[in-house]
Amino acid sequence: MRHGVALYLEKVNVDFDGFRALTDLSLYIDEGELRCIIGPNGAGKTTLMDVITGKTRPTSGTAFFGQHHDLSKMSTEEIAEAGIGRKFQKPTVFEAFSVLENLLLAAPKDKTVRKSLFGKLSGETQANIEASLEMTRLGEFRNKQAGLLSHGQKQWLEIGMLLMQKPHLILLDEPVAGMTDYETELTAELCLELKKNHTLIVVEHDMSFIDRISEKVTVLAAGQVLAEGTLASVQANSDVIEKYLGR
Ligand SMILES: Nc1ncnc2c1ncn2[C@@H]1O[C@H](COP(=O)(O)OP(=O)(O)OP(=O)(O)O)[C@@H](O)[C@H]1O
Repeated sequence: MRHGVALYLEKVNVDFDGFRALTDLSLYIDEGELRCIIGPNGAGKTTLMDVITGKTRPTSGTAFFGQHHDLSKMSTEEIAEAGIGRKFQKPTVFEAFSVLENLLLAAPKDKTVRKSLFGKLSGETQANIEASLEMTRLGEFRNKQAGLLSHGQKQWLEIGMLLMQKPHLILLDEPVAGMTDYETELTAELCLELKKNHTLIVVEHDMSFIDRISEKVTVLAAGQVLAEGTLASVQANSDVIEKYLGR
């Protein structure tokens, strides 16, 4: 398999009215990587995700998705269409609709799908729905109202909804917050499964979860990369201990 760079951020700065949330931040994510981002509150993790998804524009610096997509010049919609999908911390599933309907509502909005809401699904959409259900282990709950799912299942449904867009790069913001240990373990398995066909960036505070899924970890603090490497190596880094773990 050929490895290229999926995401290339170089010397990105973000200023909010004089407050610098990201400072000369460089981050390179390879195709097929599962990168974990950790760091104290206010480190800039959300701002980084916002830059990648176009919600926040870098004040300066370079941000590329693959070789050709200059994220600093694209709208949030264009970035999503180019293949970056983001799951926010709080699930935003449509509670009154079934699991199946939620997946259908998340499908790319072409004429076929709109028509299919009232008629027969295209073979591709159907296959996509089945793949999402299998990946998120929600197959047996397909007709259940989303509002009645457990917290963990809602999070997985939202990941399933993301998958309907067939994203290349998936950003997960604190995917196991509020989950039971069992749900956390299933989410770890889901992430490792997703990694087979996607590039992933996971922001999390739960170290045992990170330990379960991570290869390379990036530690942010005060808007800068403090350390990068295996979880064991960053945990042993004196800067990381002082500015994050030792707090
Ligand atoms: N729109 C904004 N205007 C001004 N300051 C902001 C804005 N958004 C974020 N900040 C500041 O930028 C810094 C980085 O915030 P950010 O939310 O990216 O951190 P974080 O690492 O995601 O924190 P947490 O773990 O608490 O979610 C914080 O000091 C925050 O107060």
